[in-house]
Amino acid sequence: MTSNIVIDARDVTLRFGSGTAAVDVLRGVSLKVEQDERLAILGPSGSGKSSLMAVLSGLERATSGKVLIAGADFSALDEDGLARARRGRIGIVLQAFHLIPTMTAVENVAIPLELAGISDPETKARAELERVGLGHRIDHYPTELSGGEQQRVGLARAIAARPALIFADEPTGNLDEATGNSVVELLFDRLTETGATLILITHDAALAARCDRIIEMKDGHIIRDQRHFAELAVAE
Ligand SMILES: Nc1ncnc2c1ncn2[C@@H]1O[C@H](COP(=O)(O)OP(=O)(O)OP(=O)(O)O)[C@@H](O)[C@H]1O
Repeated sequence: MTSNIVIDARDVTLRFGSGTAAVDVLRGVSLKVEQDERLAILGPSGSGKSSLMAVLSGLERATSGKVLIAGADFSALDEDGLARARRGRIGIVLQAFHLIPTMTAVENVAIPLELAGISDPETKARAELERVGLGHRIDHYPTELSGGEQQRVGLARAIAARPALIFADEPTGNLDEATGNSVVELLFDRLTETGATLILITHDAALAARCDRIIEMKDGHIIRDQRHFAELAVAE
């Protein structure tokens, strides 16, 4: 019954600094997400969206609370343990792409495969780049690619190791509308094919509306949790 829950966060807090300089960024967040779900996180700037993503993706350790991610207890791991637990479980797509500039597209995509100990990383990276329509740009460096192409590499890199979870923080924020839409189409296609769960941070309500579920954050809390299917069921 609980096996299809890929995120189970219970009463999570995140505090930066201490004493009078302490900032409480997450103030008791609980969230369950099922495999295959596409969840959008909305909320004003500074409400804690990126911080929640950082805790759920193992980039930050929660100050308190429980964080169970795809079968691993992230709240019980130290930094090295978190780094290991992320590999192969979690893919991350960021607004500013964050490709390694001295590596070609295929090398950028192969890195997480190598780190996850997956065999034949370069062949798999090439295949992944072909799936995102970049078969002809495999040996190009990031500076030789357009923003949309760089984000496709970012997407290929995030999904190549077949992680259970993809986190995307404003993945279209640096792209024009048409390019952003094509990247989103690709992202959703790849999710459908691989069965990965999506956690998407966005300010774009239209993009959020394409997800199954939208949570809204304010001041370090989840203040709304809406499922589209539940609404549709009521309408029927
Ligand atoms: N390392 C840090 N030290 C202290 N405060 C931090 C740190 N990182 C984030 N914060 C604070 O935590 C709060 C939440 O930040 P967070 O980036 O999670 O918000 P956000 O909702 O993602 O905002 P945005 O939409 O602007 O990206 C902000 O007030 C921010 O200043």
